[in-house]
Amino acid sequence: MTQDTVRPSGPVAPAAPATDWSLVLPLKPLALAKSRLAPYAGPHRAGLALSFALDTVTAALATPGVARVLVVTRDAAAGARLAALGAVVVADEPGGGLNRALSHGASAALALAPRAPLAALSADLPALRPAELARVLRAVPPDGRAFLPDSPGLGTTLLASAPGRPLSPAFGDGSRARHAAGGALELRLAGVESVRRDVDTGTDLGEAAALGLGPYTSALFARMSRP
Ligand SMILES: Nc1nc2c(ncn2[C@@H]2O[C@H](COP(=O)(O)OP(=O)(O)OP(=O)(O)O)[C@@H](O)[C@H]2O)c(=O)[nH]1
Ligand SMILES: C=C(OP(=O)(O)O)C(=O)O
Repeated sequence: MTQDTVRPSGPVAPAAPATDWSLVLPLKPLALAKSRLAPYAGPHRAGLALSFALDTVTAALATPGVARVLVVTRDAAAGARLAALGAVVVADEPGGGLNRALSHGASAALALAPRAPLAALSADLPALRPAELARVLRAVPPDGRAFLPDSPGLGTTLLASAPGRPLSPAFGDGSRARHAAGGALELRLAGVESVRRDVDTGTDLGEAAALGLGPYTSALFARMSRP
């Protein structure tokens, strides 16, 4: 073949999956976190909130394609535990609430890696499996915004944006509808239940346990179950 030869047009190779994801996880002070778990967990409520975050961050850091995990929190003790795992801990802006915290974390992620795709991820996914999170990230279109609904189907566990696109988080009650109305693509994937199973109640925790809990939550769950 010479330089002037017209090459036959073949199938276009799919774009290589991004390998430089920044993930941003929000965590409020453990003394306030997981209030809906209180009737089930009693004195273990704060410990469970920390275990969920430790398991989520451990799995996120082990996920192919993830380059960095940032946690936005003003809880110094929790932040130190998460930093020891390898997370970048970003101090929360006081009083701003969940979405302000996520936007603040997104700015910090962009400062570290301006061209990297970005996703906000719930910090309460104690059954999270790296292979499933990798599948979700690979399904995000390379040029837009996308989200994954939580298991109950009203909320969101992951909201992703391509480089150069604002994240525009709208988490909180009913966030699935808000993220869809805001133009993000809903990811409809089977077999990614560990990324969708956030834990707010004792029933949720039982469902996460059926999927397989990460080591931190598993150990605490076992201690709680002992008579
Ligand atoms: N950094 C930060 N994280 C927050 C803030 N508010 C909520 N979060 C986190 O965002 C996630 C969802 O928050 P919520 O559903 O309000 O709280 P929760 O602790 O999960 O559960 P409940 O107390 O039962 O509502 C959790 O990981 C929280 O820790 C905030 O103001 N700052
Ligand atoms: C914040 C959310 O969920 P939860 O309150 O269940 O943590 C959400 O789904 O946007």
